[in-house]
Amino acid sequence: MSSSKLPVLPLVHPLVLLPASRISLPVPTKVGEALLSLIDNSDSLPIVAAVPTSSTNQLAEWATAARVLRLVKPPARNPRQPYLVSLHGLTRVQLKAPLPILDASSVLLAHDINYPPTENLPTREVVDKFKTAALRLLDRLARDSIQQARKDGYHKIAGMLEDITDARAAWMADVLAGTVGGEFEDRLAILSTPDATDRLQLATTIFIKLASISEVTKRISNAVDESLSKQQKEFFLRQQLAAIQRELQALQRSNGDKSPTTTPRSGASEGTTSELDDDEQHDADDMADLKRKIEAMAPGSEERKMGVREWRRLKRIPQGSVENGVIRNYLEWLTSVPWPNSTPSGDIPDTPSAASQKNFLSNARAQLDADHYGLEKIKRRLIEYLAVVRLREAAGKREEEHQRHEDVKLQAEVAKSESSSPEKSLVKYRPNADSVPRTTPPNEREKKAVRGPILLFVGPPGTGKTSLGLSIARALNRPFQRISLGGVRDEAEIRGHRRTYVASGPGLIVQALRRAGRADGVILLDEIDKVGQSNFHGDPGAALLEVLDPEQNHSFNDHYVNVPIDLSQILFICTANTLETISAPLLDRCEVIQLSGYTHDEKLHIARRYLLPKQLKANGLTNAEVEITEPALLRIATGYTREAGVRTLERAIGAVIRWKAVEWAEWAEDNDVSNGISSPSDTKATSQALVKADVKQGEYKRLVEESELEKILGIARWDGDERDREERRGVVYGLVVMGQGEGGILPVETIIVPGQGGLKLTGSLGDVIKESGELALSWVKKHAYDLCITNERSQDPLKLPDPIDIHLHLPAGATKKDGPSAGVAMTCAFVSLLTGACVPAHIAMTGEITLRGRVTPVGGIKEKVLGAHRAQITKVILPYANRKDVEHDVALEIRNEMEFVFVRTVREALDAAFGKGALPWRRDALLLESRL
Ligand SMILES: Nc1ncnc2c1ncn2[C@@H]1O[C@H](COP(=O)(O)OP(=O)(O)OP(=O)(O)O)[C@@H](O)[C@H]1O
Repeated sequence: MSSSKLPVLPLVHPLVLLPASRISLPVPTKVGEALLSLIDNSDSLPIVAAVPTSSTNQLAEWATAARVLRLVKPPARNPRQPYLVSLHGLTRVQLKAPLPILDASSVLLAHDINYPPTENLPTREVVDKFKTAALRLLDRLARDSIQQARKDGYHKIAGMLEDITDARAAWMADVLAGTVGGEFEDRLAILSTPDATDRLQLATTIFIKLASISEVTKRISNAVDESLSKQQKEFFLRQQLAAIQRELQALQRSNGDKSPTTTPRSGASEGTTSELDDDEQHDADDMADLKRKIEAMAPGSEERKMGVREWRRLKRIPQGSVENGVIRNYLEWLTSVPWPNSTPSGDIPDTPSAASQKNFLSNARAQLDADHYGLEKIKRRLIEYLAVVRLREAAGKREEEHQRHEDVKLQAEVAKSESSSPEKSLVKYRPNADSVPRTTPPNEREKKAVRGPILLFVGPPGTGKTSLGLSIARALNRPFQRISLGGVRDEAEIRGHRRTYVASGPGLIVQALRRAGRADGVILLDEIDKVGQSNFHGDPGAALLEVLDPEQNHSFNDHYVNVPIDLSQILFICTANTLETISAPLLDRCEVIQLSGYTHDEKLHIARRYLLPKQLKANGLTNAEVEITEPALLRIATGYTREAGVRTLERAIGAVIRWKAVEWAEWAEDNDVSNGISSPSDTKATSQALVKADVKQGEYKRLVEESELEKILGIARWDGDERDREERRGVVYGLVVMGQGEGGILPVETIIVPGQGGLKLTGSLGDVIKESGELALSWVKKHAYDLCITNERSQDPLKLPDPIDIHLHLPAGATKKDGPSAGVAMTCAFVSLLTGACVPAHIAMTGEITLRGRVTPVGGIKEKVLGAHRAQITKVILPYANRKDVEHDVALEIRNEMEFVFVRTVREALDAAFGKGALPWRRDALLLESRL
């Protein structure tokens, strides 16, 4: 082995220069200058030992003696490495002594090196193996290359390889190892192997490895390419982006930790991560949550089977695809339904049933009283209802207890007989295998019995139907949900859309269930009378029927969820303004509770005790700052509202409070009282200030008086309405119940027009009310002689002395009117028209008549009487048979304020309306009647 000295040039990791290869590399100024002086001092091109360095800056033992072909200093180079040197590897050399880590000063110092001995000739077998491996690798690389020049290069080397002699094979191994790349360790190993045979064997192994890696990589990339759709690629890129962002954030955070002077990030995210930041983590959490919820479903149940099936599908479908989103959305809905037998998730506390607690009924009563004034009968009915719920729950528990006892007994018997004679017991118990206790979860049996009747509150708007529902839920300590059915025309709104539908989702019932979070909540179906009729979108009423029918609703089918849902433990409460538009089958399933409206007195109480405190609170004031006097409240109730309920009253009170709130705030600002904001602590000081203020003129006044209302609320809408009512020939006031369930009065107007003895009826009248008109006229014609309208019994009052027509009109012509109860009023109107006698304007009447002159009972008495009272009618004529309705339903104060006349016949009605003796009855008619 010969030796000499060569200047050592360390190569930057991971460069390795192999014999017969060339490289160009940038070098720092010091190295460049050293190389320059080397070139200057030598006659030919200088030779250096190019030594590879490890990642830890250790110099390798083996190096390549390389000729410095070129040294340039290009103008636009990095100032730290301004020189570019080109080297040509000649042969491998070995450093005599291992060199330490080189510093800048030791650059290009000459070191002792050894040249390895001449190589042996490798065997044919080794060469062949090498050639095969190298050819396979070159072929692979040529195929994978995109650039044609590279492909050609690989093909050229392959051609050379085939023609090469055995003696040059080891040299070829160096050439190839320098060309095909590969890892640093592999190239270093080739460099460190001076023996030809060993080097060829090593190269063979490395080339086989490289070819395999290339093949596998290609295969994977092909497979990925094929399977990746555009969206998947997008998702893939997004994931990468998210990862990069995470890294950047971590970097920023660590920078932020180090330098407290870094610019603070805006908003709440400073120093902490926002919930919007880590999408990937939240996504994983959501999936884990979903899985947990599916696992919590009752084993073997339909919902669990569906959940598991969809979960498996979800796992197969790549994330980010549309289908993935659809399935996930479905699973989120499926798992959010409170399935009766699922293990409680812990998100929503499974509060114990209030119905089983002590003093339940008295607490419920207190709750109803606290929320509502009056409504005594309704409250009593609700207490009955709650008592039933409680008893059923108790009965359910007893049954469950009994069942459990039976189960234990049966199991004990089985165990006993098995131990005495196993074969016999088998024979004995096998036929009865079905009777062995089912593994029904205990809560299933318990909850099954909690169902109660379905309540339907019917009444005018603002009478407290919705808030009663809320009170029931509070009394039972169950979650309350309201579903507004007004304007629901499509069955799918109740049942949901099938999943095949684009943007499909569950219906209102499932949505309410999800919000309630419990399978035994209270659901209020509001405005059930406003549900659309059957149409081409299906029949929403039929879907409701399924929801409410106790026979069917244990397996309600929502089209989206597509798993039967048990609604039997839910307490359904419905509200409606009228019963007329509710379909008979639906009505049949409900227990109707009528709310008719409030008297002025009740309204005053409600206003003072409930509405005023509510509005004060809503506007940030207290009683110390605003007070409405009793006359002012009454004026609001009578002059600014005319409704059965209290909603407009509440709005009007709200308007007054808001007005005062502005005044108060301005005054408080000027006088620097608590900056215009009241708080419990300053109430005393404020009150004192207010007392003083009340005294001073032009200051803030906390009392709202009747005289101020016009300034605040404008001109009273119902002012002097009663003065518009006039006592006039042919005009009589009837009592009606309008579409919203609200009672009121309606004038029946009649006039005589020239004609042929006919009757003209206008005012959007239905068939029944038209018939009432004809009936009334026939009765009057029949008794025209008795009433001294005609002089002979055979005369038609509409033909003689002149032929006339009668036109009857009911105002508010755009509103449809129907029903039989206007008979009495119409008769009185005709009699007034034909006799000239007038009915006083403070009288109103209702009642159906027959041809024989009987007055028969009608409905809606309470609403009608309350309406009449609101309209300041003081005398009401009603059918005799409705006497009981007045006694039962009408408040005592109203009964005391009004006169009620109950009539059996039309004759009695006429006497009550016109006054006894006011009509010119013929004497014989009176005698005839008394004989009858
Ligand atoms: N008896 C009452 N005592 C106290 N507040 C009442 C009473 N009746 C009604 N209210 C109040 O009147 C307001 C309107 O009541 P609610 O919304 O229950 O009316 P509703 O009958 O459901 O009307 P709609 O038919 O328009 O839905 C609520 O603020 C309610 O608290």
